[in-house]
This record gives sequence, structure tokens and C-alpha cells, in this order.
Amino acid sequence: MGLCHGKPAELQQNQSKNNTLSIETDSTKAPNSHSRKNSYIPFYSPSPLSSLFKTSPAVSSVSSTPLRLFKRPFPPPSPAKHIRALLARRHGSVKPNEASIPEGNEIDIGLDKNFGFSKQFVSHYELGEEVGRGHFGYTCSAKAKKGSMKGQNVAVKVIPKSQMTTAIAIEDVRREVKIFRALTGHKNLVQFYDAYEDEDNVYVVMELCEGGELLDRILSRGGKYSEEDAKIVMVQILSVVAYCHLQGVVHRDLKPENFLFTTKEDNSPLKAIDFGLSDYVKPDERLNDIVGSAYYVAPEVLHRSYGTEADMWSIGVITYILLCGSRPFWARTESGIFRAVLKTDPSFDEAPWPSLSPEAIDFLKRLLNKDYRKRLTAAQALSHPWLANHHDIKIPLDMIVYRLAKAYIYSSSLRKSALVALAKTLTAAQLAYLREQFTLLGPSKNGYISMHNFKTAVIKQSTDAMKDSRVLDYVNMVSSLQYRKLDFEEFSAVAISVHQLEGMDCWEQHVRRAYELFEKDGNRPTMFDELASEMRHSDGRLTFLGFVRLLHGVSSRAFQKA
Ligand SMILES: Nc1ncnc2c1ncn2[C@@H]1O[C@H](COP(=O)(O)OP(=O)(O)OP(=O)(O)O)[C@@H](O)[C@H]1O
Ligand SMILES: [Ca+2]
Repeated sequence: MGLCHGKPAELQQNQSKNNTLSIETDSTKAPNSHSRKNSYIPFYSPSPLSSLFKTSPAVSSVSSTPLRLFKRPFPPPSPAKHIRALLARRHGSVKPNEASIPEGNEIDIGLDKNFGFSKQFVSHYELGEEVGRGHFGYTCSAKAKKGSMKGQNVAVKVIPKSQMTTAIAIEDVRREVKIFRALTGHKNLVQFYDAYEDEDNVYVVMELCEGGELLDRILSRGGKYSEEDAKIVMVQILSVVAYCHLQGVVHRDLKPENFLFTTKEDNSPLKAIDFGLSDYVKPDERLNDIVGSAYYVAPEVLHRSYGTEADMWSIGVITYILLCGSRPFWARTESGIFRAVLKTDPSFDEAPWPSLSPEAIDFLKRLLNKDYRKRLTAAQALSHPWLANHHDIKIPLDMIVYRLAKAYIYSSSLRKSALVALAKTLTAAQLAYLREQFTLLGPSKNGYISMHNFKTAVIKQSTDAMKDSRVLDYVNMVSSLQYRKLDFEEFSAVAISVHQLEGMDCWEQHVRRAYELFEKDGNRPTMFDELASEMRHSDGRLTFLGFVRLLHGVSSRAFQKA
């Protein structure tokens, strides 16, 4: 993955209007988070979520917020609200401008609120003080009273059953616990211990993080991180997200509130929490429910067709906030935020951007690309030059390689030779990521991998989540495809993403050079009699335009239509 900037023209539209210094109204208010409540934070204003949680009547999210003057294009980050469509989905109905929870319990008659968890919470743990609060639950510290954990401090997320007013809300809690339990084991993921229930609540017992939320740390630093400090955070976030994605889990609510530091030390490890909105997704599947928090939501989520790439967008938003202290997409209302996400591009003109490294900006542009096919995966982001040479990076296996392998094997031999030509144009830095993936697939001593390797490499890393998400079925299907052994050269052609390369400035150079190579080695009269004239020379060989279409995997039928 060489540094090659994203398309500036595409990304610079609409910037000017975002860059004016203005009086802004922050539409969010502070949560009840213990740590945050007690610390003075200059730009802080209270969040409507806390009142929501107490099932108060309708709360206006905007009217009670004071006007503040900020010397920034946008106000600094504050806790993000969940998207109203999500609240409606979970709680039954939400009025157009109010994120309210229906009152009374008429709608939960007949709902099965038994989870099959142990009922022995009280005999096992002694609940302590509240350490945090979200929309769906509050979290307390607790002490284990018996067993192997006796005397140990833990955190307990308490999810009141009175909040579970729809079948969807109940299903979401079941899934949250199932995913959290299955995924546990990564060093940047809060350790799950057990789940309990009684008449009133579900209790999720987990490792206690005493260092507070990433959001609090951003705010206590005055809103900004140095590049070096931001890298330390991003490597940890990417590492745990790459792990989730490989297992077939999309988090869907990545934001600084959902990352906690284990201790108050500056160099404390960071841990992901809150799988409350997570879901399983197979590599070739698209989800369609609108879920997440407005500032961090990806455009394709709003278009109701998304996969793991949506998390990568949220990671782009987090990185942007870390580096400049402002949100890239901001407006006073939810619909305004959505419009910004769909239509505007973040500004990189104002301070501090001109003084930041081109690698940092390139990294961001490749995450905040509105076309999800052009976005970096988590494993690719870890291989990006901005993070290169950072200590503690372990590039994980990337499921996109499996998807690309399947597409490659089903391609015509003509497309295969076009991809081989394109792969020959990659720079050493770009090949580094592919080399890592090849190595992870476990090549033989003489440098070949077979389709079987695609299975053995994944089995080593599989958790129960991978079974539940049916990623293992997908891997079995890919590894059973009939294809010859691959050396690194052909593997590079297999695992090259044409869409991603197309999102880079250097695409034109790559594709022109690749066409030259293809002309030399692979171009021959095509067999499709009715190829459109602009796709073929008079002797039947592919034109440059035809070559580009071929790289994208356009079928012969589409060629005929073109
Ligand atoms: N393991 C933990 N250790 C310490 N504090 C925690 C832990 N887990 C959660 N918290 C605190 O509790 C808050 C709420 O937890 P969590 O995000 O899981 O709840 P939620 O209701 O699902 O949140 P949201 O409103 O984002 O959906 C967190 O933001 C954090 O401050
Ligand atoms: Ca949360």
C-alpha cells in the first residue's frame, strides 16, 4: 500500500462552506458518565440520552442547548446520539423530532424476556457505584463474592427489562451478549466474564476499565491528539476492528464513547466495548437496517446497503476528530448531519491540516471515501504508510482477500491476464500488504498456496462468532473452488482490489502501464463477436477503455450492451 493520495477533486468539493468560523449550537448534551460529570471540560454540554434513559417524556434535543462561540469550524465532539430510526426500531415508535420511548407497558405484553442466563447474580457479585451510562443500560463496578474471581473488581452492565419494549429490543440484547461472549479474547476488547438475569434486569459481567472513555480523554486534552499519540490509539482500534470483521461481526457503533482505557495512565491500553448494535455479516452479504450514531454513520448505512466497510467510515470519523478536534460532518439536526455525510466532503484546508503529514491526510481520505468499495479494510489501514513502522502492529488476515479470490476464479481468462498486468504495476510499498496476506495464508517452502490454505489459515483464528456469522461456511465455499496453486505473482493479481486502486490518484498511471504490459503479453482478439466497437480495435483486440471495463469484471454480455 503505497502512499498515493485520494482524488483531490472529488474530496474538495463543498469544503469552503464548512470552513467558515461561526457561532454554532451544539445539539448534544452530556451523559451521566461518572467520570465526565465530575471533570470540567470546556466545551461540554449535557446529553439528552440521560433523560431518555430515565424514560422521561419526550425530550427536545435542540431547544435547551445554549449558544456557544467556538473558534473552530465545528464544535468539538460531544457524546453522539443514536439515530432516531434505530430508536424507533428498538422502542416501537418515535415521533419525528423526539427520541422518546413509549410509555406504559401495553406493547410488551406477551414478549418473552427470558434469556436463559443464570439467576444467581446477587449471590455472586456485590454491586458498587455507577461508572457509566448509555442509552440502553448503566454500568456499575462490582466485586466478585465467590469462585475463582473472588475479591476481583469487575464492571456490570445492567440492562433493565422494562426498556425492552419490543421483540427487536429483546433480540438485540440476546445478540449483544452472544457476540460479546463469542468474540472475547482480543487484547483490545473488554473481557467478557458472564451474563445473569433476574425479573428486572440483564447483567453483563466484564472486565472493569478504570481509565475512562476515549471521548473524555480527547476532551481533556483540549480536543486534539498529536499524530504520534493518535497513531497509538488508531492501531489499537484497527486491530480489534480487524479481528471483529474477520469473525464476521460488524460493530455498527464505533465512536470514542465506546472505547475505554483500562487505567488512568497515559499509555493505558484501549478496549472496545458495547456490542449492543453489532450484527453478524457474511463477506458477500449486505445489511439494511439503519443503525448507529449520527456523527459516525456511513453513507451506505443511510442508503440501507452496507457491510463491514461502514465501521471503517466510523474509524475515519474518529481519526479526523483525534487529529483536529472537530467532527468532519456536523449540523444541528439529525437530517442536517445525514445531508453532510451524504453530500459534503470533510475539510482539510484549515488548521491544523496544512501542518499535518500527507500520510495522515491520505489515510483519512481513504477511510472517508463515500464509495465503500474504495475504502480501506481494517487490515489494509494497519498496513497504510501513516502507521507503517509503528511498533506493535500485527497485520491480520483480511477477509476481502477471500472475496477477491472468489471473484478472480470466476473471471474469464482475459480478465485474469488483465489483473496480472495490473498487479505488475504495484509499487513495493503497495505489495507489502499483499505479501503479508500471502504469508498469513501459509505458503509452502517453494512459495505456493493452494485453495486449501485459505481454509487452514482461517481455522487457526476462528472463534464461535465466526461460526455464528457463517463466515466459516463462506471460507469453506471459497477453499473448495477448483484452482491451481498460486505463487505470489498470481496471488497479487487475485488479491488486488480494482475499486480501491481506482480511488487513488495514481490509478491512471497504474492502469496505463498495465495496458502497455497487457498489450505486450496478453492482448489478443476477443471471442465475443458483438463487442461494442469502442471496446475493441478493428482486429478484435481490447481497447484501453475495454481493458478498464474488463478489470472491473464486466461480463461479455455487459460488453455487448456497452
Ligand atoms: N467495562 C467497563 N468498565 C468501565 N466502564 C464501562 C464498562 N462498560 C461500559 N462502561 C461505561 O458505561 C457506559 C455505557 O456502556 P455501554 O456503552 O455498553 O452502554 P449502552 O447503553 O449500550 O451505550 P449506548 O448509549 O452507546 O448504546 C460506557 O460509555 C462507559 O462509560
Ligand atoms: Ca455505548
